[in-house]
Amino acid sequence: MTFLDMLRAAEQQNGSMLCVGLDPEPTRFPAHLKGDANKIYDFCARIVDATADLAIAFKPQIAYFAAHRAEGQLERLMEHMRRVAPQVPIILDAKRGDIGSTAEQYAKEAFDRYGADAVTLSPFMGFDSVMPYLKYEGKGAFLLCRTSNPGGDDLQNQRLASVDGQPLLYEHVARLAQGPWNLNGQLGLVVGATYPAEIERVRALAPTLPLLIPGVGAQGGDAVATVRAGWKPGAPIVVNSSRAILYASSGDDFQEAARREALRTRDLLQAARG
Ligand SMILES: O=C(O)c1cc(=O)[nH]c(=O)n1[C@@H]1O[C@H](COP(=O)(O)O)[C@@H](O)[C@H]1O
Repeated sequence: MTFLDMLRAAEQQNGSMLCVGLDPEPTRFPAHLKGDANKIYDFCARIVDATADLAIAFKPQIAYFAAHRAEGQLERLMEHMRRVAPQVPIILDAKRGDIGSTAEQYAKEAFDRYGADAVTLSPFMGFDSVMPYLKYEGKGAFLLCRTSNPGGDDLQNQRLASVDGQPLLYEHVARLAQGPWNLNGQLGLVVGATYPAEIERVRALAPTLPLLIPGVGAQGGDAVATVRAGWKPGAPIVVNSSRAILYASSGDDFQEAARREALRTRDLLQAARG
């Protein structure tokens, strides 16, 4: 089964375009876990249990684990997600990008060590930095294209005078990912929910690629505008929310509150399909 097939199946089964982001920050945990980096697994596993039937994907952000020397807890969490939600693909958010020989190690880490179904990558170093990930049959790779942060403008909105039609850099990335770089149909693109007009532009340039769209919830992106701009039958959108779900309550009811917020966001996204 390809990564795209997995996404389509999870979208159907859970009736969802919502990706639950796993960005565990111990200082924001509920009182009985608060400040304890040894409880990262416990916290995340409870969030997974509460949202397993509501998500098109889970997206653990590797820095939140590595910063606390909690890679072992991430490995356990990957196994837990496989066990309780085998239908939900896992995107390891690592935003890697390096020369080919080093990229081979990063790919091994994402797909062999952690067993992720897809990974996020920076395309800045070019195609040879992306290629090692494409050797893993059935796995996916999302290239940063038009990111959700204001500083995304600094490079992504620069015009490329040397390329036909003088596109903006992010438009060029979208064209490459839809076309010559997408050797086996494994690529997708990351576009911020904070920029719906750019989502629409990326969708026009990359009509068949899955789009990972972070920025609803804590970053204030417009969920309805996101769906209207990016959703097309057959080309999934994976709309990520992390903090708004994880920290919906700081009390002992954090699991129920996370579920309520995930359900609310899932339903809002589904309704916007019209
Ligand atoms: O690749 C990403 O996931 C990503 C790309 C982007 O443009 N913006 C962005 O916020 N992200 C990630 O998406 C998550 C957003 O988290 P919340 O703002 O808490 O929903 C974080 O893990 C970010 O690292």
